[in-house]
Amino acid sequence: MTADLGSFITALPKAELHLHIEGSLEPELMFALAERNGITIPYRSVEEVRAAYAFSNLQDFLDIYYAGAAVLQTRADFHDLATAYFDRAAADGVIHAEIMFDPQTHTERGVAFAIVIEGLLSAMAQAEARHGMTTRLILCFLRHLSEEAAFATLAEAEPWLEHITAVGLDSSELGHPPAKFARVFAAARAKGLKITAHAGEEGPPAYVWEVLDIIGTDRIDHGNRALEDAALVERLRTADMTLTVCPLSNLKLCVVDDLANHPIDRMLAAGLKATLNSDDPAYFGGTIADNYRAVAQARGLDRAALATLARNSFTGSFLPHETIASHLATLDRFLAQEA
Ligand code: HPA
Ligand SMILES: [Zn+2]
Repeated sequence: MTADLGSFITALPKAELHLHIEGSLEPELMFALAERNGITIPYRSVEEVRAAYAFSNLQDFLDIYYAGAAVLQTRADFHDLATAYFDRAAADGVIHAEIMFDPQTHTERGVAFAIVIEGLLSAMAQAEARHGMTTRLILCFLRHLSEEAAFATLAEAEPWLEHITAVGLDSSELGHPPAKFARVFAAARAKGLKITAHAGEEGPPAYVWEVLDIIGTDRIDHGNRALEDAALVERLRTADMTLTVCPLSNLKLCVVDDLANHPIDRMLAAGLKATLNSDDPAYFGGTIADNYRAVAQARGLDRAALATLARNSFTGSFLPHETIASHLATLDRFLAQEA
C-alpha cells in the first residue's frame, strides 16, 4: 500500500461501532493496573503477554480476555482504560465511538456496576471535551450466562439508562442462540434502548435470522456467516442492516484463514451496509485504522470503497439524525479536500 493511502486512512473521518472497552486493555496498562491494585497476573513481561495472544477460536480468546479484566478494580481504572482508547481512536480519525462494556465480567468478581459505569462515563465526557468527538455506551449481556443474570444486569442499569444508548450480546456464541435472550431484549427495547447483537461470527446463519426475526435487532456485530445464506443476504440488504465487521479479529480468531480471503468487499458488492471496526484492539493486534489498512492492502480497496465504509459507520450509528448529518458533512469536506 502507498504511504499516501495509509495516511488517507488515518485522516479519514470515521466512527467505531464495535469496540469492547475491556478488549482495549493494552499489556502495558494491564501491568500498571496490576501493580497499582496489588494484583498478581500470570505473566512476567509485556512480551510474554503478547506471546499468549495466539488464539484458535473465540473461546480461546475469551478465556484470556476475561482473566485480563481482573486488573480493573476502581473507577480510575475504568476511566484510564477508556481514556487510553479514546486518545488512540482520535489519533486514528475516529470522530464518533460507540463503546461496549461487559458489566457482568466485573459484577461477578465483586466490582460494583456503579464503579464500572462511572469510570467509563467520566472518560467519555473528557474525550468529548478533549477531542471534540461524540461517544455512546452499549451495555452487553454475556450470552454464556443465564437469561436471569441478564435481567439482573438490566435492573442494575436502571439508574443509568439515560447514559446507555443500546444493549448488546457478546461472549461464547456457539450453543447460546440469541433467542435465549428474547425476553430481556424486549424489556430493554421497552425502556427505549437500541439493540445490537453479535451473530454469525462463529455461529450459523440461523443465529443471524434469530436476531432479525426474534430479537428485532437494530445492528449486527460481525455477521460474516450470513454470506452462506443467499436469502439472508437479501434480507439484510433490504433491511439496510448495518454489519460491524472486524477483519483483524476475524483473522486472529480463525473466522477467516487469511485476510486475502476476507469477505469485506463481497459484502459491499452484495449491497450490505458493512463497517470496519477493531473489536478488541489490544488482543487482535490493530486499531480501527489498522483494520482499514489491512483490508485495503489484502483486498485492494480503493479510496471510494474506504469512503463508503466510513459513510456506513456514521449512518449505522445510534446517533440522532442531526448529529449523523453533521459527521457526514465532516466526511464530505475531507473527501472534497482530498479529491
Ligand atoms: O469478538 C467477540 N465475540 C464475542 N464476544 C466478544 N467479547 C469481546 N470480543 C468478542
Ligand atoms: Zn465483538
